[in-house]
Amino acid sequence: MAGVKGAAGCVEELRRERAGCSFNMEELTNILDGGKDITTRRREIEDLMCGDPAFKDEVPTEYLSHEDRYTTEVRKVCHLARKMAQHNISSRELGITSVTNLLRDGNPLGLHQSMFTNALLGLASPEQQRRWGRLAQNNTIIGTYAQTEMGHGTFIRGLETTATYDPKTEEFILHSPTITATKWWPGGMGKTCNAAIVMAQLHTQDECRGPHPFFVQLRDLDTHHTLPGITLGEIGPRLGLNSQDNGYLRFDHYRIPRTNLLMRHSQVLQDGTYIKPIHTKLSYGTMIVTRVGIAVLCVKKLACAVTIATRYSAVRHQSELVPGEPEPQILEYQTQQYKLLPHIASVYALILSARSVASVHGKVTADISRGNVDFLPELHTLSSGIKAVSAQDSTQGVETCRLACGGHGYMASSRLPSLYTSATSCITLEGENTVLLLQVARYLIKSYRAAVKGKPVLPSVSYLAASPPVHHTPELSNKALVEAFRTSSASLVRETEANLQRLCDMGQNYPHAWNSCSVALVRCGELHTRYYICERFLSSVESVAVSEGTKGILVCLCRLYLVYHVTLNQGHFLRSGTLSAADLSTLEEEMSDLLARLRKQAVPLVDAFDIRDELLASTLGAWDGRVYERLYDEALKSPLNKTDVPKAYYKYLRPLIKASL
Ligand SMILES: CCC/C=C/C(=O)SCCNC(=O)CCNC(=O)[C@H](O)C(C)(C)COP(=O)([O-])OP(=O)([O-])OC[C@H]1O[C@@H](n2cnc3c(N)ncnc32)[C@H](O)[C@@H]1OP(=O)([O-])[O-]
Ligand SMILES: Cc1cc2nc3c(=O)[nH]c(=O)nc-3n(C[C@H](O)[C@H](O)[C@H](O)COP(=O)(O)OP(=O)(O)OC[C@H]3O[C@@H](n4cnc5c(N)ncnc54)[C@H](O)[C@@H]3O)c2cc1C
Repeated sequence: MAGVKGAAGCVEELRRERAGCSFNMEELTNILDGGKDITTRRREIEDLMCGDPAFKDEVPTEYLSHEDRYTTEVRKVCHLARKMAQHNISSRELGITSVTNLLRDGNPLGLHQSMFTNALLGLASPEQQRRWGRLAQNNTIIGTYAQTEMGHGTFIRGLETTATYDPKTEEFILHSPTITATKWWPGGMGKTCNAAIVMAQLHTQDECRGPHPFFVQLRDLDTHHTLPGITLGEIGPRLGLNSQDNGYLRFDHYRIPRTNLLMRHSQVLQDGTYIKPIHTKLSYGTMIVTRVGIAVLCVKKLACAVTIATRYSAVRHQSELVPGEPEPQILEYQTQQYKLLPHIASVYALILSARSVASVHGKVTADISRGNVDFLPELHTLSSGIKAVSAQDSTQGVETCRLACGGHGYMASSRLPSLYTSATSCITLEGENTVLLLQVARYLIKSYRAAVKGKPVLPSVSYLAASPPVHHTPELSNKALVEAFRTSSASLVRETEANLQRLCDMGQNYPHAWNSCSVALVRCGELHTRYYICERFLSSVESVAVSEGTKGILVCLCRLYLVYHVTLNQGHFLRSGTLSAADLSTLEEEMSDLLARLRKQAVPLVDAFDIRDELLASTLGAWDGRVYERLYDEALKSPLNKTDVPKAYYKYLRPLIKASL
């Protein structure tokens, strides 16, 4: 039954839910994928991979040792890489699918296929791309992105690894001067990779020029032994992603050719002369593109979680809604609907917004190649904001879905625990969320100050200086709610900037005043990003060309998203005077109606995410709803169930029991 959709074999509850679908499911799937052609290609690739028995796990990964888990996932991902080459599937195409869900707890080649490849594309010169691009593509070189050190992840300027240019030999000498300079965390670096893009402080002509990216071979391409001058290993068990062999790396005066500095944006000439980039942060470009990718990655985890929890909620019966009547599906409880439906809406809101940021990324990259960096700060702000909010909302959403499944949600076989551990990693990696929201705030404050002085600011923040409405809007249309977000965001920025200025006027220096206001500044970053997401969601829904039923459900989801976030953040709206207490009561009443309306479409809505059973890999969320049989079958796989009496009985329990006789 796995992966094959149809009514046959489905439990009655799910059959009934699906029969009531009010929209064209395929249209919704196409919107989420980004177009009909993409859906077709995604399905082709997923069919090809999911049908392959080599991806099946003989034993659930939870029962394997640390090393066996890693070995199993390496086997699967190497098979995947070979199949991709055979069938001409690019890493970009793999990204439109959820095929990496076949890897249950981290992808040892994940960094190779994402950041390493992106760093070569974005930071290497055309000549360097010719040198390494093909080798990376055919997996002769397997790389990672080694930036974070034991001592510094956030503060990149504080990195301690040095790359000192020696003009006599035309080489850089890489060195890790302290224990805290040890590179720590890069995915795949422990045992899988033979190369890395290493971020190190570039020293030339007796001056430090800041962190720069270098291509560094770490292991012999033939024997896979670590090269002399390098110390490498795996950092040990993590909360999740334990098959990703996150690694450590140290250099002892390790020499690499001058031409291994990635030279697209800055160069060091033979004599050691340093040529500056047109913008000092261009070497951070790989992080920008990866942040947009991470935003999408998290939402895909949320889509899996909410599919599992919604189908389960349609199958599960518990308690009495009306005393004496049969136990209802738990989806009938309004509290359950409130746990699930806003997260279904979130999937659409976040996917569509991340796609908007990706298109800004495309434009800004083209600008940069023409020497124009004017829009880089805006891109940095948007990508930081969308990554942070997406990681936070997805993690909270996954956890809510887990709780919505009661005890069974705590089972590893539900897949919800591993969805949580992978989603929550996204809050930290690729720029810790608080830090990224503070970057958004930095841009907001700077833009606000420029705008009030009448200086030009970029389009996404021009609203900050517009005069606030003196009274709240009586209307509560979608457009009015988006405007309420915008006004509240402007108001919060204005208020926070005034506090910042007041502290400075009282004699605090700017960095301390900034720190004193940073809780409010994080809120500014979040509210601005939420406004962006609401605006993007609404404008995408308004402009999409689909059938009436599909439009209707999208409008309803968008409305739920707006109402949910307005009521959740009501303090901002009341404080800024954009909405009144009466408006909020009206919206809360409307929320009840929306939940009741959308409840009827909940199962078809998650079906439209089109996640195959093999990729969902959940006892609770499979298409056919046969939850209890699956739970039971999975329990039988426990190694403890191989014998009736465990070894531990003879070794420990029996002596204890007998001693007390
Ligand atoms: C699959 C994934 C697996 C995981 C992989 C990883 O985790 S890999 C590891 C991932 N690791 C991380 O993600 C580490 C997270 N840390 C960072 O990204 C940065 O170090 C920082 C942004 C926190 C601060 O940086 P800083 O102290 O150097 O900067 P500052 O605060 O002093 O601001 C100076 C100016 O620079 C601007 N600006 C900053 N960044 C960018 C940018 N990318 N572009 C453009 N501009 C940027 C900023 O707006 C400000 O402009 P202003 O106002 O002066 O006009
Ligand atoms: C699963 C996983 C995979 C990873 N993969 C890679 C990889 O492939 N390559 C790589 O290079 N790195 C990788 N990393 C490292 C990751 O990028 C860093 O952990 C991340 O950037 C956070 O840095 P940190 O660990 O130094 O946290 P810290 O910066 O020490 O954060 C600790 C706390 O300090 C706060 N804080 C720090 N600075 C500020 C500030 N300026 N203002 C306010 N609060 C602040 C943070 O908000 C946080 O609460 C990975 C990490 C994880 C968890």
